Amino acid sequence: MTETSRGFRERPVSFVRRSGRMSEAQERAWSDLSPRYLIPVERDVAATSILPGSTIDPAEVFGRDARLIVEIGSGQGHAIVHAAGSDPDVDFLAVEVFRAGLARTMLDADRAGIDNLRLVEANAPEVLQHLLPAGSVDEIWIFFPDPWHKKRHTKRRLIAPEFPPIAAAALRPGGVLRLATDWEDYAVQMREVMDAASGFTRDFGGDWACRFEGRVLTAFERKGARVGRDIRDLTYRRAAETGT
Ligand SMILES: C[S@@+](CC[C@H](N)C(=O)[O-])C[C@H]1O[C@@H](n2cnc3c(N)ncnc32)[C@H](O)[C@@H]1O
Repeated sequence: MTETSRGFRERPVSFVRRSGRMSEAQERAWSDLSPRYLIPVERDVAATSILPGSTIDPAEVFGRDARLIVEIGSGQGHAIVHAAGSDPDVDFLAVEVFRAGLARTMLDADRAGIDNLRLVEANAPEVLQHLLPAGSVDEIWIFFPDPWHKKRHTKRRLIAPEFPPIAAAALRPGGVLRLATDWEDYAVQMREVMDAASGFTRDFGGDWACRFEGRVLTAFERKGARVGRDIRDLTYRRAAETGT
């Protein structure tokens, strides 16, 4: 039904794995830099799954206690490498299924001498549910998620009613979820889903949040703006009493 070389999931996932060949530099980055940056994970049935119960301790992984920001769908890693370089006191986790993007992220992180960043190659909802301890995440960032704009594909969208409880459980009380998209109908869906989610409150007035100043301009945002789409930001805060 959905991805996989190893097995099938019951629900559609928000990605189709690109076979995209890696360049020689990316292949080298993958083998040389994975030990430093990539968190090894135990799989369930599917190739990008996470085995339930295989939870990590972020303090052990990063070697310290610090705020933790998780970016879902980090792509080439431009936003998270920049953020990690700008904020060395915070720990960052990039979650992505696109291996060439992860390799590029590691290359850039290594070049910038970044130590406060780790990567996971896995389906993001499973990372939030099974890999990270409940209440361990300070912020979740999801910038320009795949829009799945054809009607028959919208069921693949990540920000759907199943997502907020998973995000709420991973976030600490008061933690923040930041979203951005250039697809108007997805922005509206995100707002409807998140407004209706019992674990979250809006962290913006008016129709949309201001552009998140910590977000660097990526190709996806540039392309959306070039073809005249409005870029929509949304910010939600995990209600203090949820799941506690
Ligand atoms: C449109 S790209 C945006 C990349 C990046 N955020 C940016 O703004 O440049 C969306 C990315 O999300 C990744 N992705 C989609 N669903 C995912 C999931 N369930 N788990 C992990 N990564 C996912 C895709 O592989 C893709 O690289």
